[in-house]
Amino acid sequence: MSSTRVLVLNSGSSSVKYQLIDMRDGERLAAGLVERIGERTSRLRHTLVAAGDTREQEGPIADHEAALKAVAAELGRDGLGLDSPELAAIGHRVVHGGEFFSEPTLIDENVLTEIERLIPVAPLHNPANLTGIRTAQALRPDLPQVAVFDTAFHTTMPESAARYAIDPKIADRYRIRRYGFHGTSHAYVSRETARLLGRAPGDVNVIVLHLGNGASASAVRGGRCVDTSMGLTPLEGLVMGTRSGDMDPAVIFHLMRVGGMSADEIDTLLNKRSGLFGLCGDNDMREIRRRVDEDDEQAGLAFDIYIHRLKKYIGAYYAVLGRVDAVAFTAGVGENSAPVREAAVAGLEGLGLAVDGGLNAVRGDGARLISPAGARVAVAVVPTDEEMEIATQTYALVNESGNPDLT
Ligand SMILES: Nc1ncnc2c1ncn2[C@@H]1O[C@H](COP(=O)(O)OP(=O)(O)O)[C@@H](O)[C@H]1O
Ligand SMILES: CC(=O)OP(=O)(O)O
Ligand SMILES: [Mg+2]
Repeated sequence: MSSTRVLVLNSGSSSVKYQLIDMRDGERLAAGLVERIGERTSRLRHTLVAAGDTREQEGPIADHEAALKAVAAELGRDGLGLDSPELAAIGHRVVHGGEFFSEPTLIDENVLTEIERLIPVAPLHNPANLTGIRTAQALRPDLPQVAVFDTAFHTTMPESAARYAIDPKIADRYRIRRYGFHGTSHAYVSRETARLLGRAPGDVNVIVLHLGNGASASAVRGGRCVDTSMGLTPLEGLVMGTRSGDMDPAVIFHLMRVGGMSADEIDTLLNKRSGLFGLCGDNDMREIRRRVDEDDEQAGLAFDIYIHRLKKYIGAYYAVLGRVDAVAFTAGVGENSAPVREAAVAGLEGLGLAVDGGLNAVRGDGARLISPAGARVAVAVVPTDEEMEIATQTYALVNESGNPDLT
């Protein structure tokens, strides 16, 4: 039997998203999400796509290993289990690939060791990614497993954007540089934006705003990333759900010296208890907007800080690119929050940027323009699809490496 299916696992800090895709035609067979892993209220939502049949279960799922086993069991109930001979490979999102991995990579022990070594610079993500890989390997030891790295798309950044202004000897010794993340999404969305404009990716300059729980911006010139807002770790840049983004690094020394906090306490503060959540107690943009509409001052200030930072990055990347053809909004907030999109470009008419209120308010599934007809710069909503991109790269790699099963 020919093996043409790819299972994609996107293990986040407290969630696992997955999709089973048939690569002959890109058909999604199954998709799902395990949320709130490690809490008592974990939830697994599994959809058998063609039948439109969704099953949900609630109850504690202790860790990522248990989550993946629960996913495997759900797939098995639909006859799509990991034991299926039609499965060609498993593709894993791996957040930090350091400076070594600029391409999708077949996973072996050396690759696992390197991903493990990068845990200190992706403490929320790489451990979950590793558990996902090891659990999948235990379930199907014979199957190729491929790592697709968030950092890969950003390896084209020039040194002027990738380096911090510190002593290069120290930077090199500790491998301190700006790696950038969400690269699979920035790559996919910049390409889809070019397609929406009816132009070749090589001819188009795009600012991509990936606004999910984690959030990052990138400047993409002719299909290549030239700058991005996340750095050594996914903490730098935009205001996020629970992360502070940019800050004077001296805040950390101040908290140590004057606040008596340890490095670990500050790490937790800035990664898990800051951003929108730290500012107003909510990290979900829907809830924040509801509170803003009720004139809640704390939520209003959190929203304003979020938008102010976003606007600064749009301006910065406009300057980096020199000529901008499109600004693309993507991920949970970017795809769904019309108020965020409207506020982010408000007042930027001088840069040729504007949003048409009517178009912006329309809810839709596909990529769409929201700028007024004839605008100098296109503003677009472009849904990301990290899972499809990971599946495509995974399948291409296992085919290239001549897996005899794939005929
Ligand atoms: N309808 C909506 N309106 C505004 N924000 C939304 C909506 N739906 C989802 N979001 C936001 O999207 C975020 C999740 O985005 P997502 O890209 O799935 O993030 P992640 O991959 O980091 O989990 C939520 O925290 C929420 O703030
Ligand atoms: C790198 C990163 O921030 O990922 P996520 O948005 O999934 O947390
Ligand atoms: Mg995401």
